[in-house]
Amino acid sequence: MTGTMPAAELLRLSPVMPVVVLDDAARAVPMAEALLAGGVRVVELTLRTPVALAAVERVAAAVPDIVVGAGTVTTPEQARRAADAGARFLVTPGSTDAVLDAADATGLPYLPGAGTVSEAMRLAERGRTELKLFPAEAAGGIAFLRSVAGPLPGLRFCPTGGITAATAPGYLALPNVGCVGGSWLTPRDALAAGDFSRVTALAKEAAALRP
Ligand SMILES: O=C[C@H](O)COP(=O)(O)O
Ligand SMILES: CC(=O)C(=O)O
Repeated sequence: MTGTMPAAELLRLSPVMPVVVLDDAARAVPMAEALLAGGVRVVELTLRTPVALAAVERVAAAVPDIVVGAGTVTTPEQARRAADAGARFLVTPGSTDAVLDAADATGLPYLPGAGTVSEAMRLAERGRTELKLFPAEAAGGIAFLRSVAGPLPGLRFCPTGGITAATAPGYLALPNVGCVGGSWLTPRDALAAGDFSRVTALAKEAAALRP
């Protein structure tokens, strides 16, 4: 799978977008293969650790069948470097003009973060209709998304932050939710222990979540 895709397509790749914090770049490729083996075709590697960009580069080169993106993009420089590393999409937890301008300049699809109605409206003014709702549970969760579906019918969300395997189906049943993001598919202890069969098992459950 190569080439860019519209942001709307990103939301259709998997009911759950795995949000990954990696401490060791050597775990990146087996982790991505484990997700794919479970039927999950997308992964967001967060730029929260020093190895994150190297991990993006490895997955982009070695596991082309998974769509690898960079998350926690909070500076223009990170947007540029993620694109250079081979990220196929970007995710930002919140949205500043500088980060959005840099994300636009990469030409990559991206999910800009919004946590309020006004932030979502500002992003819509920039032509962004696929958004990350972050931090989803703290920002109002399912009740928030239900409330904004009426006034902002053109927006679709990937809520992330505090969502679990148990609460994901309730989000996925909403008309304005394309997928949810979550870290539970790639537990940090499983990655550290090299327990990739656990990642595959969690990915299988997640891939089956679409109602
Ligand atoms: O910062 C939080 C991540 O984006 C999602 O993590 P979580 O699924 O553990 O809330
Ligand atoms: C919240 C999220 O997914 C991010 O840090 O980009």
